[in-house]
Amino acid sequence: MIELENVSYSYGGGQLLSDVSMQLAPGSFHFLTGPSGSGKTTLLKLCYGALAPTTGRLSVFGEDMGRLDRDQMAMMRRRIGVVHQDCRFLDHLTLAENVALPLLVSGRDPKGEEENLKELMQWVGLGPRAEAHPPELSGGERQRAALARAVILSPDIVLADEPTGNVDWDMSQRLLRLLGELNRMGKTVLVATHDLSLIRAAKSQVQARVLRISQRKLQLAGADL
Ligand SMILES: Nc1ncnc2c1ncn2[C@@H]1O[C@H](COP(=O)(O)OP(=O)(O)OP(=O)(O)O)[C@@H](O)[C@H]1O
Repeated sequence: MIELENVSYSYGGGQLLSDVSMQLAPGSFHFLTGPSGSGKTTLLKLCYGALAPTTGRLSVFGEDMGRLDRDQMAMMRRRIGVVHQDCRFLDHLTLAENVALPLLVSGRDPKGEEENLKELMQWVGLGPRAEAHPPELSGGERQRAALARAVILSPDIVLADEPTGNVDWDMSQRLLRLLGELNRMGKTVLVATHDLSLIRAAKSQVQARVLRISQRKLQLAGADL
């Protein structure tokens, strides 16, 4: 579903990722871990086409990303739901309107999807908060809304960047359960986190593999986490 072959990524400050190869099979669940600044967000950005590799090949849904034109890239991105680290809400819109935004952006009429939106808000436990505005939300509510927005278009892949940042343990477990449910629905899930205790706790909930970035390389982590 996502395949990286010998991908490297450099910017003005130097090389961040070197010769990274990985394959995420359809329906798999992976954690991506590594120290702060090791390149987790960058790797996710490569996976959804927000950044291009400096060298190497990256394909998603069997398509070489480097060969997609703008329209094809836009189509491909709709099949990938992203939970951004900083959530990125529009404060003047309600929570429900924020969650529905990808519908508008992709040219669908949110009015025709009201039932879908309502169900999704309930699924993340935010039904009663639909009319609230982002500044009124707690950290956990923001993260759950960000997850709802990431899956409103029913993507095949969900990429989540530190989805449990700024929340307490119980809320991080709740978010993990939601991600596990998405995976059981057949979605391919990749979660970037520096929180090893979260990964350890996930073992009882999801069958996940753990990828670790260390010194610009990506490795499959062993059971010694
Ligand atoms: N295009 C770029 N221009 C400048 N700096 C960049 C660029 N891409 C990445 N970096 C830098 O590379 C480093 C790695 O960033 P990245 O956000 O991918 O790491 P991370 O592992 O997700 O970190 P964290 O766990 O703190 O979120 C950062 O110091 C970032 O500022």
